[in-house]
Amino acid sequence: MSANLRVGFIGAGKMASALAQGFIKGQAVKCASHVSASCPIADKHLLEHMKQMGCQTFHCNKELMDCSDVVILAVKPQIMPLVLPDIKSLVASKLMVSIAAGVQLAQLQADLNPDSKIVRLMPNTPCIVREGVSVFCSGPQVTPQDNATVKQLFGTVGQIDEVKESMIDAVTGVSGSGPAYMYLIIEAMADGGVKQGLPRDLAYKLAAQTMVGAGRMVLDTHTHPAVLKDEVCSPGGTTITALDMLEKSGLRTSIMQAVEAATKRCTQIS
Ligand SMILES: NC(=O)C1=CN([C@@H]2O[C@H](COP(=O)(O)OP(=O)(O)OC[C@H]3O[C@@H](n4cnc5c(N)ncnc54)[C@H](O)[C@@H]3O)[C@@H](O)[C@H]2O)C=CC1
Ligand SMILES: O=C(O)[C@@H]1CCC=N1
Repeated sequence: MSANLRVGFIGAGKMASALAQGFIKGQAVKCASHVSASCPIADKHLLEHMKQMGCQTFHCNKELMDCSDVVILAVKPQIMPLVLPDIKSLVASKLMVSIAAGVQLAQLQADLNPDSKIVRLMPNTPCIVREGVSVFCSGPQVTPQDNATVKQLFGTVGQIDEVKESMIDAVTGVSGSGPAYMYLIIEAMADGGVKQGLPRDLAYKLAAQTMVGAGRMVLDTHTHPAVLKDEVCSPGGTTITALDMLEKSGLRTSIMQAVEAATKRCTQIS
């Protein structure tokens, strides 16, 4: 990856801002001014935040293209057909990375040029704290060197894997949307703690760090989650009593169905 790599975001919303912050903190770019973002004037408040971070900002997507080597398409999927025709003539030497849920490589390639270099990538918002996880697949014009650039760039904000495009909708259902499921569980655990008399701050800290710790155990010990779960359950103890309640309320099925619903929605978008 070039030391002078310039990254531009078309769209300056939640995911663009998360990635921009992660790239700057992770020194994926030489300085904040090597990151730029564009969005319509009606959303100029979103660019203020980018400006405060030291990024360049534009209301014209074409101007942003001029000062970017890697261009990240970070608009809503429904907006993509409005944005692509406008920048089509400028993509020649750029590496285009779409993070839009459900928008397929073939569609992007058709709306840009058959010879443009396009990557479809699915990140998640924890990229902001460099604990994200992303997957990507590349179009036919993308070179091994471009793939290496994508891996290095997104590797500074978390884990990154190359996958077949057919997997990306399901990945969206697991890790793209997944942080929201986890926040719901953290909130519910903390509410449970507050109901039992804990101060709210402490309850959030306990719930969130328990989730971080459990995730780290799965990743670092390579132990099956069921084995790790068994290690917490003392016979006749508190945990097995709680798990009995979670099984009766159908937590596993609910979560599986949530992933399925998100995956189906992603497929519908495409
Ligand atoms: N929010 C998330 O957790 C994740 C989002 N994504 C994908 O990232 C993309 C953006 O999502 P969010 O950041 O959540 O949305 P958002 O609504 O926060 O941001 C969208 C941005 O697009 C801008 N925009 C609208 N029309 C435009 C135009 N013609 N030219 C340039 N910019 C324009 C808006 O001003 C806004 O800054 C979506 O395609 C979504 O599927 C992917 C993974 C996770
Ligand atoms: O909710 C959405 O559609 C986007 C894609 C993955 C996370 N947020």
